[in-house]
Amino acid sequence: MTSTTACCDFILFGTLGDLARRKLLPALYQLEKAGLLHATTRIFGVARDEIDAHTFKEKVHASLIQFVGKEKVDNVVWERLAERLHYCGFELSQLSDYSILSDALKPNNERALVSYLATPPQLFATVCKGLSEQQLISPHARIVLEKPLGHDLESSREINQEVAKYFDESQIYRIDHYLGKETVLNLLALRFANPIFSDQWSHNSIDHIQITAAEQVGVEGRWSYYDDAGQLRDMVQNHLLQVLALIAMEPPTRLDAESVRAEKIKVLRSLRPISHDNVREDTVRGQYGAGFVGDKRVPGYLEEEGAKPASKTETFVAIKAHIDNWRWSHVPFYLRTGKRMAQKRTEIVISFKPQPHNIFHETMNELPPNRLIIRLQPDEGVEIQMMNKVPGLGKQMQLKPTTLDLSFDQTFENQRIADAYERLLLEAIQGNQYLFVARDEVEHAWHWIDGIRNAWIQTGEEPKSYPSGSWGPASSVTLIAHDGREWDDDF
Ligand SMILES: NC(=O)C1=CN([C@@H]2O[C@H](COP(=O)(O)OP(=O)(O)OC[C@H]3O[C@@H](n4cnc5c(N)ncnc54)[C@H](OP(=O)(O)O)[C@@H]3O)[C@@H](O)[C@H]2O)C=CC1
Ligand SMILES: O=C1O[C@H](COP(=O)(O)O)[C@@H](O)[C@H](O)[C@H]1O
Repeated sequence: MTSTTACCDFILFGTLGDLARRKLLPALYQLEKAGLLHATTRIFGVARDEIDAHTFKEKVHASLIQFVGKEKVDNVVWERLAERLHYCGFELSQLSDYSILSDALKPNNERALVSYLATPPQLFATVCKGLSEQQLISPHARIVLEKPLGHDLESSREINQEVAKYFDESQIYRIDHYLGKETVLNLLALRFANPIFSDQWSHNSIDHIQITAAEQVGVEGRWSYYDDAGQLRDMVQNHLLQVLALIAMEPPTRLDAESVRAEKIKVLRSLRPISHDNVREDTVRGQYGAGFVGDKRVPGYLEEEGAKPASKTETFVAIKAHIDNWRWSHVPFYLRTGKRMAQKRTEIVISFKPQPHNIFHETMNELPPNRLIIRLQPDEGVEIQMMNKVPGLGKQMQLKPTTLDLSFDQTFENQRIADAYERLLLEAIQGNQYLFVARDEVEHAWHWIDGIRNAWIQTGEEPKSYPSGSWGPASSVTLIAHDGREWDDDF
């Protein structure tokens, strides 16, 4: 077995919570399995329960069985991982209790310390202070922050300012799990390793771009968090804007944090503001009602467990966005995301401009445009829709739209697609920041999102109901149809 990462002590704050159990502990297991944890790396779980190390290990094992799969948890790998596990139970808001952690870490507190905060963000400042008072923040310490990083620009600034009192920006790793998805990373490969695309990637050749993140799930017992957030803050502010930034950015000089982030920030700064003047034409808010997802009957948002009867929170958003720069002049980006939609599907559709002149008009009035479809999930892959001649000896050329389909499953047979959190944990442990979000990115994104929210408030724009299992409110179809285009729902 080779250990390819630097040795560190990894502290998982909130180690018994939902995120840790479902995603982070399974990710650590997969890194162990792949031999990617340094032989001497230790993992410290922190939560409130006063349990001993043995009980903690039993709980971690139970989570792996539940979320990795019983038959997939290899005992040898588990034994190796269990050797690394330690537990510290204390109340995170009690600064004096951080000595428990410091005592447990000694005498190895000279090593890089990676602290992952899978806790409510209200605790971020206290955890930083607790670490600082115990002198656990050396220049090579890192801190990984989970979302949500605020609910608007002001609250996000407060969190960032608090954390910045203790950690330099180069030590702060803000998670957006979309940046860890293989297919999102493949966007970089597709754009910057293929001249066939890089040369066409602008208003000269592209007519418009669609980004869809459709989910079948509802709020899944997260009402109290979700009702304060809504789909605009929960999905657009972070994931959709990060994807948009990667699609739209100029080629970075290098594949490092400084270069990639600098280009993404330019895109986020160039987003045309949406205000009360254009919010009605350029956005749609929706809220799911009861309906069927597949053949399962599901309740409406207002009938979910814990729901407040008159909530006006949106569970669906469609936006027509513009990037006011040279490359993307007059190229609309249509964004759409919602819960309880017809399918789970995240994809990007790049629609190219039509040919300037149709020499096949005798057999085909209009040539459909080429489209590049990047399927982020499920069924990850890349598709190119293009015209071909139908084989045959007929007098006239018969053309047919055909698809060149590069499904990852088939192209990279037997290659396991790693979960986003595996990639992100690995990069944080290795000290690579390029897949994490810089403070300026978060703040520019919030600035744009706050503009939309304020415009909704000023115009009294309320969410329109849509049945669960559909593609959102009818007005989202109108939003794009108004420009003579349609959503790519042709799955
Ligand atoms: N769940 C998810 O899928 C996602 C969650 N997030 C974010 O990650 C964070 C954690 O979420 P989630 O795991 O769902 O939350 P949970 O409530 O399930 O877990 C929170 C964890 O933090 C610990 N904790 C909370 N308060 C204290 C405290 N005062 N002292 C010590 N430990 C404390 C809890 O310890 P104990 O068990 O002892 O109470 C628990 O281990 C949240 O900010 C959430 O928004 C982000 C993306 C997805
Ligand atoms: O961050 C979040 O993302 C999920 C969707 O993630 P995906 O990887 O399944 O596309 C979303 O359901 C959740 O509400 C949001 O907080």
